[in-house]
Amino acid sequence: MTPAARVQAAIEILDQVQAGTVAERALTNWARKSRFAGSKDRAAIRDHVFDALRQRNSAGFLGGGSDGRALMLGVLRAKGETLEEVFSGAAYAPAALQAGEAIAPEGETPLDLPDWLIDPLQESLGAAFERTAEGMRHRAPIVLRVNLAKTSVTQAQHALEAEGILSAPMAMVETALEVMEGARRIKQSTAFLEGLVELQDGASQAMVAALPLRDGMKVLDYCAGGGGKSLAMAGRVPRATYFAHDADANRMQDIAPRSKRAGAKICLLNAPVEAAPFDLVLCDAPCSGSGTWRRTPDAKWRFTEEALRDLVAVQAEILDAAQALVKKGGALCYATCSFLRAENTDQIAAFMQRHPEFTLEWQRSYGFDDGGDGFFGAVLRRA
Ligand SMILES: C[S@@+](CC[C@H](N)C(=O)[O-])C[C@H]1O[C@@H](n2cnc3c(N)ncnc32)[C@H](O)[C@@H]1O
Repeated sequence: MTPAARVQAAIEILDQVQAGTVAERALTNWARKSRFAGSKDRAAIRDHVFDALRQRNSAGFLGGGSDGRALMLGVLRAKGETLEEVFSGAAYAPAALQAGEAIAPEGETPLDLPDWLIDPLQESLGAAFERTAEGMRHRAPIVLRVNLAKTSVTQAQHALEAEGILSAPMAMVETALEVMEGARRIKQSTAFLEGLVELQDGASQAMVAALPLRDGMKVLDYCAGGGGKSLAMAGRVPRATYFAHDADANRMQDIAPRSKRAGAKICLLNAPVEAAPFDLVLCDAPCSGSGTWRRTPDAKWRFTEEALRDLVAVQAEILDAAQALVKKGGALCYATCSFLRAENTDQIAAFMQRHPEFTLEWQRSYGFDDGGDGFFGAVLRRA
């Protein structure tokens, strides 16, 4: 496909997203009916679509509208591209530029955030608000976690390099490698298939590295999902016993194949109370995901105040249920991939009011300045 044809494909996909289709689904639908497109075309189209969604407000402003065409015009205008070359009207290219489209609009470019979220994010992020809002407009790094239970960071880097995947250690945590080249080969690589590395953002890894984990502990991952945190814990401290639970057991389907690759043992539990008490219970709670909106930018625009209120209530319920599983002297850990105070420090403060038998050991927010996604972690100790 020509560069202009890729832009035209992105325009069509963005029209679907603007009509309410989730971005991943719209991309899959397009790929199914466009067998002529190769993997490089699909990757380039995906990048266009995600760039436009990350920058939906500013791109719409710069492109003079809110449909796919206006968004792509705005994205390319912001990049300083020669619009006439793309919007040429040639075969498979977008229709030729109209007179009104050729002139850049004047005025202040809006922030790429839903209006209602600006105040809560400003209050939550303080001085880091502007940098974070800007960061959300750009792609996130692709990060691997080295499984120290199987290999060293240097060996993992060599194994990846032998398969054309170049990486660099990240300062935020010793296990994190940022992928600089060859990201599309990761899932087929021997290093990945043999469990030397997993895909996981650096902030999640840093939070796990700070948990009070020790050999011999009995550990419960209470909101385990696909097991990312259980696997990270087992990679760090293999000689503990790991249990995983999720309200939706289907979400734990990947844990068996992933733990097999990693050489970890994780026991799935439907009713964690039957194996309680635990030395450490981690609640990696369902959240807004605002710290990861660089990766799922359409979620940023779908998120509502009502959804935030509902999530905060669910998180409190999860903490209340999980605390009962922590043994005397044990640790309750809480994490979100959110920047929002309501889901993080406010949630912990409210929990401590309800449960004075817990003391706060630490709580910490991770931001883009640290090198990874937005994330929050807290550790509370039962008296
Ligand atoms: C942020 S995700 C977990 C991601 C996972 N820890 C990982 O690292 O891959 C939150 C998970 O909490 C689960 N969940 C939601 N409500 C829950 C509840 N009341 N009890 C336990 N798990 C719950 C969801 O099904 C979802 O899988």
